[in-house]
Amino acid sequence: MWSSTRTSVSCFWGQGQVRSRSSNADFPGIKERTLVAVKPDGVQRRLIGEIIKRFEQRGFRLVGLKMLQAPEKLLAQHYVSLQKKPFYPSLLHYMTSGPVVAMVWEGHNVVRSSRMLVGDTDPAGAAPGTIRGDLSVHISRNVVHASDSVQGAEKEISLWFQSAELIDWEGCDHNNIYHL
Ligand SMILES: Nc1nc2c(ncn2[C@@H]2O[C@H](COP(=O)(O)OP(=O)(O)OP(=O)(O)O)[C@@H](O)[C@H]2O)c(=O)[nH]1
Ligand SMILES: Nc1ncnc2c1ncn2[C@@H]1O[C@H](COP(=O)(O)OP(=O)(O)O)[C@@H](O)[C@H]1O
Ligand SMILES: [Mg+2]
Repeated sequence: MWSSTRTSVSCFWGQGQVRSRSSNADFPGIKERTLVAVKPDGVQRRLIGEIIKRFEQRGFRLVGLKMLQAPEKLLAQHYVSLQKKPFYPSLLHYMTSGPVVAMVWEGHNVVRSSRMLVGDTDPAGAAPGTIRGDLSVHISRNVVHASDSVQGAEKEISLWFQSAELIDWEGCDHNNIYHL
């Protein structure tokens, strides 16, 4: 029951049906999107479901998902701001050590909220209750990535996903009570 458009995949079975009482004008950030990736250590430790669960439970919508062995060229663009860091070679080695699960999540203030869900870059400083604070111990194996700004998220999403790979949930809002 999916229809493809030129720029995205859209769900049509909700169109014309009852819409949630809030419009996008009420919640300007409702369509904000962010890139989250389960890193190779997270995949190997069977944490994909746990990480997805936390974003789902918070009330964000999944608009894109894929598992891939990330090409070094993609990672070089993704981590361009870290190229001069001493740990950069080991970061690329880590990120290419196995498959990653890349996701795009959507919702109100999703970029900021995701960073809160994920926790501090260094798991030693990540609060209990956060993904890194609960599931990791070392900065070089911190299980998950989340974009750190709206602008950065837009750039990262376009690096990792074609627009046709992303779902347009417009018209399906009746399906969920959380999506503010
Ligand atoms: N080994 C090592 N890895 C680091 C260090 N600093 C950062 N990293 C790794 O590089 C990643 C990217 O660093 P940042 O972008 O500054 O951290 P982040 O934004 O919390 O992490 P991402 O969500 O992966 O971008 C981190 O998540 C770590 O995996 C470091 O000092 N040593
Ligand atoms: N000092 C460090 N030592 C090892 N790895 C690091 C270090 N700083 C960052 N990294 C790695 O680089 C990734 C990206 O860094 P950054 O974007 O600064 O943090 P975050 O992942 O929290 O957004 C981190 O998640 C981590 O995997
Ligand atoms: Mg980062």
